[in-house]
Amino acid sequence: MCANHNLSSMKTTLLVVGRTVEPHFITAINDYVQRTKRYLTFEMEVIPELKNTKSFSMEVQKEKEGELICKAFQPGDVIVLLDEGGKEMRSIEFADYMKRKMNTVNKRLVFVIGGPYGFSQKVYQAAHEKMSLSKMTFSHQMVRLIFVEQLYRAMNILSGGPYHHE
Ligand SMILES: C[S@@+](CC[C@H](N)C(=O)[O-])C[C@H]1O[C@@H](n2cnc3c(N)ncnc32)[C@H](O)[C@@H]1O
Repeated sequence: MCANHNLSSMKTTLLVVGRTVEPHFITAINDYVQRTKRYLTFEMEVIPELKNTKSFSMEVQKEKEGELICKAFQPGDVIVLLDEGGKEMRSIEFADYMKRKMNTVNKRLVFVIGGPYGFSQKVYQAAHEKMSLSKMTFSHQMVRLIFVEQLYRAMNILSGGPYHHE
């Protein structure tokens, strides 16, 4: 059990656009979400996907998704965009980052994954931080699994568990 868990009032949310559609991703994501909940108050919040997107340009879709993303934010949220252009961290550094956040964030720490075309300017303006998982681009569906695995890894590192090997 993570030593900080019971002392922190922080809630961690992963905000995503659209349901996860691939059954093999759903199973793996749910597994890591459940494992992470042993250490952290954590939930995945899904913004329903837009309908009839075929009639939208890429920019219009990004804008519309951006409106919905911003609507999901609450006062006091610390907003971290998952973005290729963000700060890269090693897993051990991400564990340390989560420890600092648990000690300083009273409300929600919200990680956000963009839709298929990324974030609108409005979302970038609302964000406090940007974090990259790699310089490579992942699909908006796959990046969910990569993030929840890294979050579980970070929490396991903090708890002194055996999951991570340097
Ligand atoms: C297919 S990508 C969008 C790519 C888009 N060209 C852009 O500039 O953001 C969909 C979403 O997945 C997430 N994502 C993809 N690759 C990522 C990476 N290497 N690090 C962090 N997040 C990533 C981001 O949230 C992004 O908005």
